[in-house]
Amino acid sequence: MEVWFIIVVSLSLCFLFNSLFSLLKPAQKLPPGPTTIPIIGNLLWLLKSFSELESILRHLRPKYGPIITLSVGSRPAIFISTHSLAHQTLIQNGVVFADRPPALPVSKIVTCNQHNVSSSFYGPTWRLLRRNLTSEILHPSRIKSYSQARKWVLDILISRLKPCSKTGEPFLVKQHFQYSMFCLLVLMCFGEKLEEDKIKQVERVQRRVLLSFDRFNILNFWPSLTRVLFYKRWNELLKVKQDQESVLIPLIRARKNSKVETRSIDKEDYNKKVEKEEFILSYVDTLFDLHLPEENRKLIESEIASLCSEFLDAGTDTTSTALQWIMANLVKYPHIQEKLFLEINGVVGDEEVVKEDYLQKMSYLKAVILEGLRRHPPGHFVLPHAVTQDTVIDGFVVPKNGTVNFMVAEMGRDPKVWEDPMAFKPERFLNNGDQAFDITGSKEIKMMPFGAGRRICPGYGLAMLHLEYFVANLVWNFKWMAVDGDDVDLSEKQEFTVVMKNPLKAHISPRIRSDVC
Ligand code: HEM
Repeated sequence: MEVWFIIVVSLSLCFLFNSLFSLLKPAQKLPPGPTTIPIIGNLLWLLKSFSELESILRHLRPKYGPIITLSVGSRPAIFISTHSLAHQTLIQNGVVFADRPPALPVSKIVTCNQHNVSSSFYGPTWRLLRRNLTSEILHPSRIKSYSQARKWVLDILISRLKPCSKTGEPFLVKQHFQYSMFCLLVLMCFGEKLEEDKIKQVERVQRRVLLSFDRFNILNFWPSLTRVLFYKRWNELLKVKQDQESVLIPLIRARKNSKVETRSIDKEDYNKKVEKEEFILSYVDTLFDLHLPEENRKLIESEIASLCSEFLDAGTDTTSTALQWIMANLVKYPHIQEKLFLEINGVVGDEEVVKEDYLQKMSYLKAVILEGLRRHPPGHFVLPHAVTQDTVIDGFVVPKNGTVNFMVAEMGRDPKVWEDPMAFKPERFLNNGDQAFDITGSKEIKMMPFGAGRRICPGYGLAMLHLEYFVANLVWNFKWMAVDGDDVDLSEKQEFTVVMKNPLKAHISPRIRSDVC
């Protein structure tokens, strides 16, 4: 009883101060939106998941237009649902819209006080961390140097699927895709081909953090209060973080030691090792010597762990989700799968593997991947943005204390831009003449599965390569078929990404390539 009394009194005081404060401020015309009952309404919005918000916003759009404000928690949350406004903000006013809001308490713990690329404010720390990732790991020449790693993972994936193709039994594809992407990203992150049980351990702790965000959401509201009311859940959050570090930090230490050893061999031997691919430059190697400009210090271990965790999550869940959606459509529409197979056959001939060099000759493959990302973007929203200063867009003020959110799935399915938008038609990406589709949206945004502007996903080139390489090899090796009597269900469910509500079940048979006419 006493606790509830404290809550009511504190909430009322907060509301009172807020109202007084807004009376003192000059009038601002925020983008329109539904009126909210103060405090209770703000709290209720805060408890809604992104997928609930998405369907509410879809219904509000005819009434309020393409830019809407909801009073979520203590900040106005602005939602943008059209391509032209996305371009106007993220590209034309790119610098102003490149900031991130202050992290909510749970994210603050997970990201070590916003010391990673995706959560850090637009400033020197973000610039350092992002430049390190893009120039050291995601640069095209470095990406090329990981081709042996991709082949290693492809062999793992194919060897896991071969028994299923022999029995012809239907199986769930999801865990095979997820595990394969983990093998690859763990190798790129720590530079070692770890044993299966070690990789699975990393996968387990990472997925636990990802999937528990919803459960910990309530802790974001008034931490000093929820620390008392939900102390067990706070402890659970700290334990999840601790378990994650207890798996990642030993890998970081082991790598640090082996890096010291490698460095101590003479330069010629070192170069030979790199040439023979006995030594792979890994993401963690690039973090040990980074110097934070604002704090004038190196990264501490838990910050390195948080950056590794971000790298693993960003590169595994998104890509394996996209892979599953694309394969689901190839199972659902066998004529598209056959057209793709014929394209691959025309390039690869009788070789066993679709090598990376062949991918650029396959325009239909690229169209299939783009159509998958348009129709089923793994994230229906980009990460929340913030503006560096109050800004006027479309006649409305976007305030510095707000968040700005972009409705990615709505844009990819907008009938004004895409004909028959809910259909899966890769051909729509083939009609551009010689011009490749610009996924970065720099001239015009038609869809933005990787975001756009300064905060665009730095991994989009790597992600496209992973999707093209694995889809091509999966279709080249096996014929993918729906389970008898089952229609592939494309319903969605929000997890960390938007996944298949009923995960894809398929059966596969080995390709008999001599059948190709
Ligand atoms: C299909 C795969 C992927 C999709 C759909 C995807 C999508 C996205 C989206 C929508 C954002 C937010 C952009 C914004 O806030 O405006 C993002 C950010 C980010 N992604 Fe990806 N991503 C993918 C793969 C990857 C990969 C492979 C990596 C690296 C290994 C990566 C690393 C990052 C990072 C570090 C950020 C934060 C960027 C920043 O705030 O500056 N992503 N991604």
